[in-house]
Amino acid sequence: MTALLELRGLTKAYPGVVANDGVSFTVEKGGVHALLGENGAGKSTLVKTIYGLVRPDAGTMRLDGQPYAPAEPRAARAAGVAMVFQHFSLFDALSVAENVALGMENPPGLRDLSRRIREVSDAYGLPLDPLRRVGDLSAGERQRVEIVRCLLQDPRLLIMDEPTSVLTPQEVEILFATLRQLSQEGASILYISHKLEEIRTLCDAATVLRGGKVVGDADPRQATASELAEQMVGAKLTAPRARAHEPGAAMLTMKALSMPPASQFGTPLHDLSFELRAGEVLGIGGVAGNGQDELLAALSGERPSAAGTLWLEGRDISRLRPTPRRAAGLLTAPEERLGHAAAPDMSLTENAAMTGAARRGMLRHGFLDWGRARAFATDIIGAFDVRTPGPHVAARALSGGNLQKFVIGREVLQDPRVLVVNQPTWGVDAAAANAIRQALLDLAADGAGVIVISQDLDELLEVSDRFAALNAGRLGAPVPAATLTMERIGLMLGGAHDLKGSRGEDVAHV
Ligand SMILES: Nc1ncnc2c1ncn2[C@@H]1O[C@H](COP(=O)(O)OP(=O)(O)OP(=O)(O)O)[C@@H](O)[C@H]1O
Repeated sequence: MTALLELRGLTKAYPGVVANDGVSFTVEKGGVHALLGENGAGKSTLVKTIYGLVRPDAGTMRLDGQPYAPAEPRAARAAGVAMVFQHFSLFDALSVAENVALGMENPPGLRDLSRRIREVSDAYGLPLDPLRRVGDLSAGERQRVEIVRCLLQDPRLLIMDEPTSVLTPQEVEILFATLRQLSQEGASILYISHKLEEIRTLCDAATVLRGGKVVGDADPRQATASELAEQMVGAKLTAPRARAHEPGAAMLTMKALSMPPASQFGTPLHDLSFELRAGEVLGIGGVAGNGQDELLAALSGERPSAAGTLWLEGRDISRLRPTPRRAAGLLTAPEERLGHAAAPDMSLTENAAMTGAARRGMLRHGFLDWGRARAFATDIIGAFDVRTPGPHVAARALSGGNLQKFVIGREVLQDPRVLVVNQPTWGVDAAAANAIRQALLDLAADGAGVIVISQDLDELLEVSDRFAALNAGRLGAPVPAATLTMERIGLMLGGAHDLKGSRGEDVAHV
């Protein structure tokens, strides 16, 4: 093999952190190269340097033997480097085709572009309608937009930062088929993921970062997932364990809740009922776009439901808005951490106050007690091992996994009666994912009710007492998780998995 990209001594410091410290390694032509490391290890900083978004303080790069130092992403794209981000960079109000055009240097007319989008999405098995409005797409569908946008550029190097966290197992298969096809066509792939089993299936080389430095190479086809994880964190992992406890009184009861979709392309909820008891973790699984976001909005109070459909400890809260629901003890953490769960430009202190003000006693005569807000943010950082210089830092400056730990920690530490989380370990490294799952289990063991909405079926099996499938806006009857196997869950997800999505499009083509 010959080298496509050679990195030598790349270094980048931010105030208080050296994000990359003398990083050197080589990506081969046609290689699928994994970049591994715990949250905050410096993976995103490194790939942003390669994509021209970050200027290194020191070090050099060569692309195909030529000196390579992109001053901006446009220069990187012109050199054949494309990137799909962990946080999508799409405009909600625009269509798929309009969004794709924005990322191109000389976009063709929209009609031509729509045709090319259809061609590429057919060639790579990534179903996408160029005319749909991006605001109405699920996370998995948005990612397809980003990928198709890259594929239209015919890249020599495709960088993917955490691409599978929002995908179903079937969508992951499609993505891997796409990536293998690209690598066979001679393109290289630099792939960041915390999902080590996926790395083992897909990648043929790996570089491990810790604290900004390269700590070693690994052959992902030879190493086990736990060997890779231990190399990343430099310590043995402990799996989360549930403390023995009995389910108690009903905490949250949903009674025949139906809700029209929030937008033309959203998923209506049909006649949802369940009872969540104290001490219980209810896992809700399903393919994204089957009503997860709508269910979360109905629970958080962003979209109140008809009277009598939602009860918290015997009180009808269906019509309550989010703030009184929080005050009553029903807390929620949505999936989209940057923008929905956290305000990117606000400090961690401000973000802590945003949902914690009422329950953590930060309001005095209608004014916020900033000392208390800061102390709360500091508590979260300590308890959830959020790697950051301090609570004054803006949410946007945190690595993805560290922000996720912050968002979950903020709710867990408010002593919820009921906590609802959507994709709680999205983008979180193996050790921190275990810590988050442990915190959810402990919360339940201490008497709260917990609902975990997730596409990660392993995660659901690990934490849930009971499991229910959400499919085309309908919720199946919860069953004890201990009786379940992956195959049985596959069947429960039934319609969703073989495979018509809620909006009738084919979800999988393989
Ligand atoms: N714009 C920035 N300003 C200040 N600090 C930053 C900035 N970007 C990154 N950092 C810091 O640099 C370090 C490396 O972050 P980076 O996002 O590269 O990590 P990562 O390995 O990609 O983590 P994750 O797996 O959580 O996405 C972290 O300590 C992070 O807080």
